Amino acid sequence: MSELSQKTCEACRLDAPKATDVEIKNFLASYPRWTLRDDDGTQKLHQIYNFTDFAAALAFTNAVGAIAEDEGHHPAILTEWGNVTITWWSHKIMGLHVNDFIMCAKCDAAYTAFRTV
Ligand SMILES: C[C@H](O)[C@H](O)[C@H]1CNC2=NC(N)=NC(=O)C2=N1
Repeated sequence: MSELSQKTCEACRLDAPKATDVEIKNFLASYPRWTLRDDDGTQKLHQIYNFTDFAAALAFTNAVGAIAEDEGHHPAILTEWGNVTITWWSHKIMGLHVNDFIMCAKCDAAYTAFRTV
């Protein structure tokens, strides 16, 4: 799972294989700040990032948005004063794909630029 943040997403296809339970387990072991959620049968990856204020949360939101646009793979984002909640899943396959692992890793990499402590 090393260098995930350096990888590029593949085009989302309807027949793309979902991530296996072993792949998900291995990802979570390497990226423990992410949690696995089951949303009405759709597996999703979820993390809350903390910030000093709303302006920093918004800047991180925009950074993630730019990465998502670059990669053509997009999260659900909740931006609040001091927090950004990001949820990843692949809409087309209603589940998790390696693209989602890559994007989680890219979010963690982007966050290091904002970490204040
Ligand atoms: C046409 C467009 O590229 C596709 O709809 C992309 C857009 N971003 C996406 N983002 C996510 N998370 N899942 C998708 O299936 C997806 N599909």
